[in-house]
Amino acid sequence: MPAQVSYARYGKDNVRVYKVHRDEASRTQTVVEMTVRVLLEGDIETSYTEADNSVVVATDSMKNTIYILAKQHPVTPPELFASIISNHFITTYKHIHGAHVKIITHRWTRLSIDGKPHPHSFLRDGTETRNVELLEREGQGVSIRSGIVGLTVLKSTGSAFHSFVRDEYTTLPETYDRILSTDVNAGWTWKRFAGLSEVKASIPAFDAAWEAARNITLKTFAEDESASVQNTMYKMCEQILGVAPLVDNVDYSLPNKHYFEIDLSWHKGLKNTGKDAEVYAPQTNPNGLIQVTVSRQGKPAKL
Ligand SMILES: O=c1[nH]c(=O)c2[nH]c(=O)[nH]c2[nH]1
Repeated sequence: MPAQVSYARYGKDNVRVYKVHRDEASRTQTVVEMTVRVLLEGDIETSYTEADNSVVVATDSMKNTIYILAKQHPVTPPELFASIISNHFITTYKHIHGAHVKIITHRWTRLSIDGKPHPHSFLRDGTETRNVELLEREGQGVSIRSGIVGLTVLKSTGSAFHSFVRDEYTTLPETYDRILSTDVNAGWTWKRFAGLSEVKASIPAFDAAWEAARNITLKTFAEDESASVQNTMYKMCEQILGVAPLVDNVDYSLPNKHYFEIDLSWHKGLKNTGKDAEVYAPQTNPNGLIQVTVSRQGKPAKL
């Protein structure tokens, strides 16, 4: 069979890394825990087609490299550390021309004890992570998408859904007051950086954008009189674009985690629907899934 490699990349996934910073002056420690993925591209076809391992940087060596770079460099903001990793592989191996780096940062929020921040104890306050996906290709710069994954929220009122297409397939009633719940998966894609030094020049922007995106997401979710998931998520995107000038586009992928009313009238006429609804049945599936990418006018996002 005539065949050729059309695209290849390989690397190490799920490299778990923990780093502590000990501030001797304040006797305060700060910790970071991450899960890292590195996939390399380049002149590596012969490893697939001819069993030529001379072009293979072992994935075990990639794991070691991540530990060593974490020791030698700052690991925050994660956009910077991802760029340090990709730059290392591209500049160290002349046959490696591209690197994909994904960093998932897990929450270790400082504990508050008797109202005071504790110097060395932390809390995993939820499954939310701060994620970075970076792609650097030689001569093409660095593209970075930063994001928030797994931030689970619910509002018990302040959400409606009505006036949608109603035809012979429709059973859903018009709703003027419903429960809205989702697991936020939000991302913001930065304008392309020329290389590591341009990423370094933007260091303060990364934490600022993450903080702004998180605050805007939570505030808009809470305060918007939601007409639909679609409209509420668009309002979030617009505001993030407004405060983060280095961001080209913002995307959200939001499951609509339904909570169904339960008709209990069959039991002694119990009233539990409409304005009397108090007990609901949370659903696991199916769920709605609403996605959008919003870019600055004149800058359509690439699909
Ligand atoms: O906010 C919503 N958007 C939809 O597209 C949709 N579809 C649906 O059944 N419920 C909802 N809710």
